[in-house]
Amino acid sequence: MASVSSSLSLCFLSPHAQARSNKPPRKQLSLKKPKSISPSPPQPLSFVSGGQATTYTRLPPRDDDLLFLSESATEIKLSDLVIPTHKPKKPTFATEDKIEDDEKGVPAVMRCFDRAKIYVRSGDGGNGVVAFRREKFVPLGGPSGGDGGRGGNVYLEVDGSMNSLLPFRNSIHFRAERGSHGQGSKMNGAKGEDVVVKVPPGTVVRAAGKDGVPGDVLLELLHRGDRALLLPGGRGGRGNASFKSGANKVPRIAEDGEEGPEMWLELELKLVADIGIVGAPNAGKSTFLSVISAAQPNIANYPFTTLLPNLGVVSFDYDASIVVADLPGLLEGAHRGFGLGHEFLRHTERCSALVHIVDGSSQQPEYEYDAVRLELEMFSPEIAEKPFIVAYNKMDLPEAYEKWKSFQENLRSRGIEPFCISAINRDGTRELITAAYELVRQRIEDAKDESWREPAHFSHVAEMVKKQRTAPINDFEISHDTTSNTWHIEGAGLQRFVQMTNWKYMDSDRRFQHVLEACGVNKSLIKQGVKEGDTVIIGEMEMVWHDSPTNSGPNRKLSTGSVKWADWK
Ligand SMILES: Nc1nc2c(ncn2[C@@H]2O[C@H](COP(=O)(O)OP(=O)(O)OP(=O)(O)O)[C@@H](O)[C@H]2O)c(=O)[nH]1
Ligand SMILES: [Mg+2]
Repeated sequence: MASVSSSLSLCFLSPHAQARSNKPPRKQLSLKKPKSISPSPPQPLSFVSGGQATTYTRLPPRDDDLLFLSESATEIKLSDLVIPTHKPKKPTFATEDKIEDDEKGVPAVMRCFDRAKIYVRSGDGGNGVVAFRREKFVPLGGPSGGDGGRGGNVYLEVDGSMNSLLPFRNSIHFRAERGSHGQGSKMNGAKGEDVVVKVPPGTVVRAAGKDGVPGDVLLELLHRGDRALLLPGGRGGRGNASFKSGANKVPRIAEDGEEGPEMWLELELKLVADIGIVGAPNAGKSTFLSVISAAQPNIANYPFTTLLPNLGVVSFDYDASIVVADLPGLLEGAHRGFGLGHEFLRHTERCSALVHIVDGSSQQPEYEYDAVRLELEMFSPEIAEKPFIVAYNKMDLPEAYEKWKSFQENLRSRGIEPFCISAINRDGTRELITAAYELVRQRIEDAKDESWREPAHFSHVAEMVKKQRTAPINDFEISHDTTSNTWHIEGAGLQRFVQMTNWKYMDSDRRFQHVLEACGVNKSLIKQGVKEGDTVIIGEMEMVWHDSPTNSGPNRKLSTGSVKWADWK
């Protein structure tokens, strides 16, 4: 028997490790800034070091993070790193009952940081009631049963104070309240309370996927204040006062409230940053962020100090400010799941420009540069095509200083003009961030010239639900299972009608038969050869077809005298 589903449940088809004590040498070399490498700073810009900052909730470095570091080694070499392998990732969700094997080693806080799976359900409508006016001196008071209240809606709203999806670790079910039932004296039920699910800016909302295939993107909530009506609550059932007509002045019928739709959603956070800082582990990315903004990321002399992205706001004068994201370090083979940085690269998808920090003290800075570029390209050609600036860091260290010239020449031969900085001494950092800001500004100006884009349309999911609800009752399909002599009638309008029918009232059965007759179900069944005793299933209802020998032809009808609920498959 084919499975029978509720008419209103939504289905969208559709280390090289330097010892910690190995501090940078005291001997400080003055940083030479060749004219050619300092970009000519854009005219009126002045950089105000340390703007406001938002720093992500993040894990402190743990000793386990160092387990894979070779203690005897003194230099980071990308290829030498022994990093726990994460198999090519499938989008997995911490809220899933079963956590994938390859995710087991990843602390929960990281699994939940930028992905979550939640369940939302709007409120059912309240039931209508059958009641009659009983008053002294009013002998025939008439029907007075009120309608049920509408169920609460589900909204998604951007909360600017949130910066991760971590709150969804604890609560994943969001149900709006059901509408109150109607009462006598024509009192309608109250509307159910709405539920507002708060998400951080930059959240992409998808319908939950199946078998590892991500679902359709429903919404992109990018900015503070963005609010979307996702699931409208169910309609309240009508009370008998609403059924009064000239033909039936004493209706003994009321409807049940309409069920609120439900669905599982997958949330994905993509940081809304203007600039992304990328580079190999330990290159000095977090140090750079800490000197250009007020962000206070953890900085330490071992790879993968940064486990989750950090955000900093860099302020320039005349009200200009940009958001800079410091990402976990990238390793050679990251696209195959080595290290952590790859997990977070998608956060650069929305950046206007990248700052690529190269550790000048590494054995082969050019090789490190190439390896990280390659990883970016492997991850996404779109990200690799973003404008970027290369910054050669740790110029205060003699070994970095020595290799600078050859690095500069190597990159120049490819048409790239690298910067040299000492993040720790704040040398060259101002020029670097100013140049990065110029790239962002340029990008914004280019975007202005691009054709106008339609503003985000936030109510299309709710409209889809409404459309499904208003499906005409005579739009149905009949299928026949010959082995069990069962007829399945599928049609959103008809199924909704069945769901809202309250069988305990006397007139419900009559109205039901009348509707089946009027919308052509009986006629179509007879045409297709329905026989005495056959089972007919509409929505959750299972009925038996009776041919009355005395009433042949169109008078033959479905018996609801033996109503029983269909089994859920
Ligand atoms: N001598 C010197 N050391 C630096 C400089 N910048 C960063 N460091 C040091 O390099 C080490 C790594 O710095 P981080 O800023 O944590 O590097 P990161 O790129 O964020 O590292 P991960 O987050 O692990 O990928 C720290 O010990 C810093 O003090 C610099 O300009 N000169
Ligand atoms: Mg870091």
